[in-house]
Amino acid sequence: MNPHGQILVADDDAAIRTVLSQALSRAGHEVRVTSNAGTLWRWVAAGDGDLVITDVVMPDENAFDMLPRIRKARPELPVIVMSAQNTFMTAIKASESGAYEYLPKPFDLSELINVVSRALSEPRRAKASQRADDQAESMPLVGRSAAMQDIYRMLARMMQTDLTVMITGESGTGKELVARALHEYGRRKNGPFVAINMAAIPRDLIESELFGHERGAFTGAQHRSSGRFEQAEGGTLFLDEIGDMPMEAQTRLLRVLQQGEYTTVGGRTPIKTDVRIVAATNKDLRVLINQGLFREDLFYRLNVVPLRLPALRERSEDVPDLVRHFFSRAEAEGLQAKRITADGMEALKRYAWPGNVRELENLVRRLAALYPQDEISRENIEAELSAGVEPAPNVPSNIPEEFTIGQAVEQNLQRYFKMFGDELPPSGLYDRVITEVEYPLVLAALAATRGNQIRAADLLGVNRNTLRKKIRDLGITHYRETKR
Ligand SMILES: Nc1ncnc2c1ncn2[C@@H]1O[C@H](COP(=O)(O)OP(=O)(O)OP(=O)(O)O)[C@@H](O)[C@H]1O
Repeated sequence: MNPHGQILVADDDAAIRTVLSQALSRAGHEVRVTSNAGTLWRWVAAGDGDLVITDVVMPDENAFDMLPRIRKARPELPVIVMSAQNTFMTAIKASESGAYEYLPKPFDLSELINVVSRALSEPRRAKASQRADDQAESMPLVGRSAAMQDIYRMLARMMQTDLTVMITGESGTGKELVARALHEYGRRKNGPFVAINMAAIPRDLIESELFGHERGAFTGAQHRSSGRFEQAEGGTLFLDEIGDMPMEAQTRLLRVLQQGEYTTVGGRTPIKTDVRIVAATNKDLRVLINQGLFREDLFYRLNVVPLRLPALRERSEDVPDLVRHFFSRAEAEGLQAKRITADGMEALKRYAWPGNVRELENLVRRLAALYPQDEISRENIEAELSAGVEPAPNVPSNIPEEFTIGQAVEQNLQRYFKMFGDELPPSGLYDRVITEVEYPLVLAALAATRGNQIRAADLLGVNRNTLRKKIRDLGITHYRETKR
C-alpha cells in the first residue's frame, strides 16, 4: 500500500492547482493548495505538510530562492519542483538547491503520483546542505527536447552520487560533454577531470597509461610513471571508447571497481583509489562480449547507470536551439552574426545528421565563416549539406593544414619506442600498426560519406566487397548504408 500524507502544492496557475489537487486526493493524500510562495513558506515554517510540490516561478518569490530556507527549517521535508523552463540549468539548480525531484512540465500525472509515493515511503534523510552555486549561467548542454529532458534529470540525480556511469550514443552526440558536465556540476568539481581515449593510445601502452608503471616494469621503463588513475585522484576519470580497452587492462579495471584498488604495472603494493569512473562507447558492448573481446563482468560493473544519448535525428526539435548556440559561439570568436530562414531551418531539421551534433556544429561554423550575407537561405543550406564532407569522428575540425596522418602515427610511434628505451619493442609491429590504423580509417571514410559504402570504398580506393568485409571484421556497427 502506498503511504499517504499531507501535500502542500504551490503554483500560480489555477488549472494546475485543480488538476494536482484532484489527482493527489484520488491517490489518497490530503492536499492544500496556494498560488504563492509566501503562503507556502508560512505552512512549512509552521511545521505543516509531509511533502511540497512547487512551481519554480511564482508571483512573489522564485522557488529556488526559497528552497535553501525550507531545507534549513525542515531538512527532512521532500520538495518536488515543477518547471516549464526546461533547460539543463533548471535541472541543475533543482538538484543543487536540494529538491527531491524535478519534473519538467508538462508531465504525466501518474509519474507525479509515483514520485510522491516514493518520496513519502523513503526514510527521511537530511541531505548535506549544499550551497546553490551561481556558476556561469552558460549552458554546457543545449536542447530542450523530451529526450534531453530525460538526460538532464538523470544527470542532476547522478551529480549527487559517485555511481559509475556508462554513456552510450553515436559519435558526436555529446558523450564527452555530458561526462564533463557530470564532473563540473557534481560534488567532485574541485577535483581533476581526466579523460583518456582507449582508441587513441597504442594498445600495449594502455595499462601503463591508466595505472602507471614501476621502474623496470618492462623493457625500457626507466622511470616510475604515474597513471591516469593517480592523476584523477579525488576527481573523475573519463574512459572514452571503452570498447577498445585491451583484456589485461579490463581485468585491472574490474579490480578497481570491485575493490577500490589497483596495482601499477610491475608494482605489487595495492594502491587505494578514490576516482569516479564515467565510461563511454559508441560500439555495442554486447556484441564485443559475444565476440569475447569485452568482459561481461566488467560490463555490468560499468553499466551501473546507463545513459543513452539520443541521436540528433531523434530530437530534431533541438536543431534551432543548437544552431543559435553555435552561431553565437562563432560570433564570440569574431565571426559575423547570421540568421537562417524558416525554410532553411526546416531543411536542417529534416536532415538525418549521421555525424550528430558535431556535424551540425561544423556546418554552422562553415556557414558563419563562408557566407557573407546575414541571412542564410534553404538553398545555401542544401548546397552545404550535399557538398559537405564531414570531418571524421574524433578528428578535431581545426586540424592545421600541415598536419598529416603520417605525423600523427609517427608521434605515437615515437612515444611507443621511447617506452622501450634502448631496447627494441617486441616484433610484429607492422601488422599491429596497420590493424590499428584500419579501424579509424574505415570509420572516417564512412563518416565522410555519411555511411555510403560505394563512395567510401571509392574514397579509400578499395573494392566495395573488401570494404564490406572490413566493416564486418572491424565490428563497425553504427554506419548503416545510405543510398544517394
Ligand atoms: N547538447 C549539446 N549542446 C551543445 N553542444 C553539444 C551538445 N552535444 C554535443 N555538442 C558538441 O558537439 C561536439 C561533439 O560532442 P562530443 O565530443 O561530446 O561527442 P562524443 O559523443 O563524445 O563523440 P565521439 O563518440 O565521436 O567521441 C562537441 O563540440 C560538443 O561540444
